[in-house]
Amino acid sequence: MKTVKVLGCQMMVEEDKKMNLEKAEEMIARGIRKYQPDIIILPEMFNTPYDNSYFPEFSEAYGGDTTLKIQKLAKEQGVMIIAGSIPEQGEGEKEIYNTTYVFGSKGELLGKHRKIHLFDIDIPGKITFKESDVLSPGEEITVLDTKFGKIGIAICYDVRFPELFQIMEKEGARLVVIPGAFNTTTGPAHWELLMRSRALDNQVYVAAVSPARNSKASYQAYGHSMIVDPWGRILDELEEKEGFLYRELDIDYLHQVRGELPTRKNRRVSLYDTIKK
Ligand SMILES: NC(=O)CC(=O)C(=O)O
Repeated sequence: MKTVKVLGCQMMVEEDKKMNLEKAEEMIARGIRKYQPDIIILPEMFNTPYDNSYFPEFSEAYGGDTTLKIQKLAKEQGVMIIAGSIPEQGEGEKEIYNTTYVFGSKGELLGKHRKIHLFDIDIPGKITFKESDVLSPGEEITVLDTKFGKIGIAICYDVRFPELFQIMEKEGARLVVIPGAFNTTTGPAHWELLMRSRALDNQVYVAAVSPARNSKASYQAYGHSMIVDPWGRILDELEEKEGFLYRELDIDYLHQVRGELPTRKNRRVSLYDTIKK
């Protein structure tokens, strides 16, 4: 596949799960009519407010309302859907993960990614959030082999860990999808910088999709969903409001960048034994 059409839905997330699923369905249908994308991406925690106090109640095991709905939509609409993330009920009684499910265009489950790095932040007077109070961390790196090529998945805070992206690139990822919900403190400071850095470091496409900012919510999402190319250039970006992010990605261009500026080949990995296990 030489090009792939990617659509992100920067949707408003409310306190009502049913409304959130209806919103996702409505934006998916509208986005398909307007753009005929190959891949649709939803935001991090798209069925629940991004707030620890909601995660247990809104959590579901695979086969719950959210995955059933998205799976059905993927099949009916014949489109691959990277379903942002939801609080997933794990195997243990109190285990909840922040999980992305990915469905192919026949509704088949292609895979899932559980957020590996939990977001614990404490900036006095600005933002305190501790995912690890409620969520459990994923233990696996996710690169899915799809008909559009290999796609890596990372969720939000995962983007701050460059080693993860190097491994995904090494495993063949050409596009990394990042459902993410930065906030109004870290977003302006780091969101663009990180998305562009991960794309440039690894010479991959990055598509990062946030919820829209909801002024009534306890957590103010930054928005600014963006697609970045392997040269580090922003191809499309939203502001904080609801909307669609769209681009057709050219895989030949990725090979061109890698040929012209062969940083991956020029690595001196024998000198980089920096991480002690
Ligand atoms: N919400 C997150 O997981 C991460 C984030 O907001 C940040 O890293 O900043």
